[in-house]
Amino acid sequence: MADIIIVGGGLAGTVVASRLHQRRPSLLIVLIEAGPDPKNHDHVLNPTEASLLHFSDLDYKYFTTPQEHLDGKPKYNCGIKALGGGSVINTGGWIRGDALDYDEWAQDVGDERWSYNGQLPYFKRSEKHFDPEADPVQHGSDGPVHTASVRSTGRKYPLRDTVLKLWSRLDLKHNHDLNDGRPQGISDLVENWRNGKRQVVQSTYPLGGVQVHSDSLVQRVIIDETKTATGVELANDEIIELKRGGQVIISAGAYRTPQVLMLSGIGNSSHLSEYKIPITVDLPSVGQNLHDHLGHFRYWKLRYPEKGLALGSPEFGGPNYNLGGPVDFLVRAPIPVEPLKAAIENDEELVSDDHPLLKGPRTHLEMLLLYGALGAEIQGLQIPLDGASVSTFVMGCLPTSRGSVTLASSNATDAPIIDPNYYATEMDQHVMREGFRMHSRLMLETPEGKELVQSEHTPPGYPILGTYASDEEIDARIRMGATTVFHPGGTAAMGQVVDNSLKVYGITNLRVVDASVIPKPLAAHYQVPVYGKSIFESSSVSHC
Ligand SMILES: Cc1cc2nc3c(=O)[nH]c(=O)nc-3n(C[C@H](O)[C@H](O)[C@H](O)COP(=O)(O)OP(=O)(O)OC[C@H]3O[C@@H](n4cnc5c(N)ncnc54)[C@H](O)[C@@H]3O)c2cc1C
Repeated sequence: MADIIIVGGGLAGTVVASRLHQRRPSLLIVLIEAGPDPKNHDHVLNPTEASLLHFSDLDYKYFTTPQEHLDGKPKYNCGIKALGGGSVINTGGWIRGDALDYDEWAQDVGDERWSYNGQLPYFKRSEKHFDPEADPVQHGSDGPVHTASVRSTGRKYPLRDTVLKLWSRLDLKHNHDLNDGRPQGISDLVENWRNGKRQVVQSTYPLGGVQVHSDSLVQRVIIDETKTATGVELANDEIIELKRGGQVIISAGAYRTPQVLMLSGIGNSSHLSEYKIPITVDLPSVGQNLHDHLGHFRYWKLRYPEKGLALGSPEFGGPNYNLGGPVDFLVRAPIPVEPLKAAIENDEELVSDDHPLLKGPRTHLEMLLLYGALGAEIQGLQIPLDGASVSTFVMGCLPTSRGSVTLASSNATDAPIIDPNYYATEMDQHVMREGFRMHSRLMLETPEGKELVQSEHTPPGYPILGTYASDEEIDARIRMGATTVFHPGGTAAMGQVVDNSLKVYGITNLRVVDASVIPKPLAAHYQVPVYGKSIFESSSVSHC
């Protein structure tokens, strides 16, 4: 019998298991992961091979429902089925986000522990940050996850100075620290590559002393008549029981956590009845409120490809180039308030000037310029990786579109139905158009852009769009080419499905710890908040 059962050995589940064991070695902690231990998998350790993991045997290979606002097409969504979860494939962007977003979260749930300052000790505890220019008050120096900015790795890309000038045309300041809670401006990208290698979560939060069951899919949490979790049932009918007073923690990620909850009878009663699942708690918010970041790439043909400016050119190489991705800066920006307000008014009635998305100003856009043209086939483009092209990327940081995860069957072996409802609101469309227009201006109209690029590679049948392109023309490009940035969250949201201590409403001894509890989008990449929250939570569970 276990003291603690953790469902899902991904990023959150592994951190929680490892830390609980460190803090309370006498506890019998059982970590159950649907996929294998990927330690011998060919493409895991080298982050530059992450693309080879897509559609591999480690990928759940999710497809969304046809997306009404993205030309009616289903969109591919990766989910990793392996010990380590998303840490096995993610690109290592270490992007904490904007303090204002965490503060709004704390305000919404009335609990300062979820504010930026409330989470800061846990952010710091996760990291060992290498950057003499970063603010030491904001950073950890002895945590397990090694993080470093581009500059501090010593790599100097040939386009660094030009690209800095290019981004400066947006009147943004050059930040010395991307992760100090005030990320607006042009900052060196920070990554958690260590000596050019991936740090899968189980290498930084080791699982020695934890009983790990890999290749084991949980079908449901067993809940007794007093509405107390007493164990779990696996898809192969095996049962793992919990000691009296123990805890089940669900960390199955934003797509599968709501599935496990619903299969355990926790969810919208009429939806559960469709699949003849006995109702334990009628909690209609389970699986609702799905949010995700949507991003869009544009591809640019370089004017002087012979100069070795991009990936694929034999001349593109230099000291420490293997220590991170081919990019210098991450740019985070607000957008003008009045047009934003008008866009929000399209979606919501009565938008006051102190609407949370207008205040701050909030970080609405993330952008970068990548020294290479990767992933262009999604837009029907065939661009050789020959050093002759670069790409720009834009992401809407605080989308208001919300989707859902629902059951496709009563069987955990079947993927749930994922409907992110991308690009549904005028607000989301407006933000992405703003970013798109910024890139048109930078690349086609500034001296640096003109010097850098000869033209845009446009998807077949789509014209080059300058700064005067109409909303409709831009929307058409984005609807066709936009992709997930792999940050699903919100499907077991704090305040709706779990309380401020991550306990599932209506059930004793059952918690959720993973990206699904994030109530609203953050202008972050989600490994950082998930690390922070998991460390926070393992501290509080171990006191129980
Ligand atoms: C391609 C890609 C690139 C990314 N890039 C970045 C990046 O650069 N920076 C960044 O910050 N974030 C990035 N992310 C996001 C980040 O990795 C995730 O936010 C993070 O992994 C979420 O952690 P989690 O614990 O919520 O879920 P996961 O890490 O997905 O873990 C969930 C685990 O639960 C297991 N599981 C599910 N159902 C069951 C069940 N029924 N029984 C047993 N086990 C189950 C799964 O197999 C999985 O291992 C990326 C993600 C992807 C997919």
